[in-house]
Amino acid sequence: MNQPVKIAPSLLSADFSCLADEIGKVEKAGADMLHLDIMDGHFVPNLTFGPPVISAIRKVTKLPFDVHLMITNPEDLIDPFIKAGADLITVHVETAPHLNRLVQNIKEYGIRAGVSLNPSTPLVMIEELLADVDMILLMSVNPGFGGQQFIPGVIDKIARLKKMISKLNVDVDIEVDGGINPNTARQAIAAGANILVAGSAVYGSPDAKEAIRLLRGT
Ligand SMILES: O=C(CO)[C@H](O)[C@H](O)COP(=O)(O)O
Ligand SMILES: [Fe+2]
Repeated sequence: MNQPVKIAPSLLSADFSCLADEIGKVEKAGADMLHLDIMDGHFVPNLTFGPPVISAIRKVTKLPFDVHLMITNPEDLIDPFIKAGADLITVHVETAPHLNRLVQNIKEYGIRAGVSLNPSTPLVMIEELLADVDMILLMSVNPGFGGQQFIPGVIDKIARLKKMISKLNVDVDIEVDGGINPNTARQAIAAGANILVAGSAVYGSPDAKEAIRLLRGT
């Protein structure tokens, strides 16, 4: 049987002047986790926030924190992000030459570890890691900004990743991030994704609960 689809609203599209309210809104609306986009102005051409903000919002919600690190040298900052309250940390394959060590290091803290691929990065880059990671995050936009258009070729990439995971018979989540709306969500789920990140589709809607329901396709 297929696993239920989880929805992870991205705080990137929230109103930063009232984060506690914005988080409460999606928690009440049935979000499964909160996606936190960490950008450093080097790996991606944008800057967001870091561990102090995560520590502060950790106090206002019980939602698991899904931390998406879009930063160079992620190995230098694992410890502060975990101390701030991350429940899952995802690093980009493009930023980490010693990915196996980094994934082990994250898991030694007792939290889950994910690895992300940019749209143009081939799946072969994570083939040797599938038995060791908890989640693969496929970017369906070029990372750096919310509100971009879903790249259609990623649907086939999701299906190919799903096949690789089934063949190995391992328990690995497939998260898709970028340009998710009810239409792209339906295609991503059909291809094998089980976690969907949605920034604009949830925070841009006047009814977060209805937006999440539409993304789940229920
Ligand atoms: O990682 C990201 C961008 O790099 C964001 O999570 C993503 O873009 C979500 O925003 P939207 O749903 O509006 O596309
Ligand atoms: Fe993200």
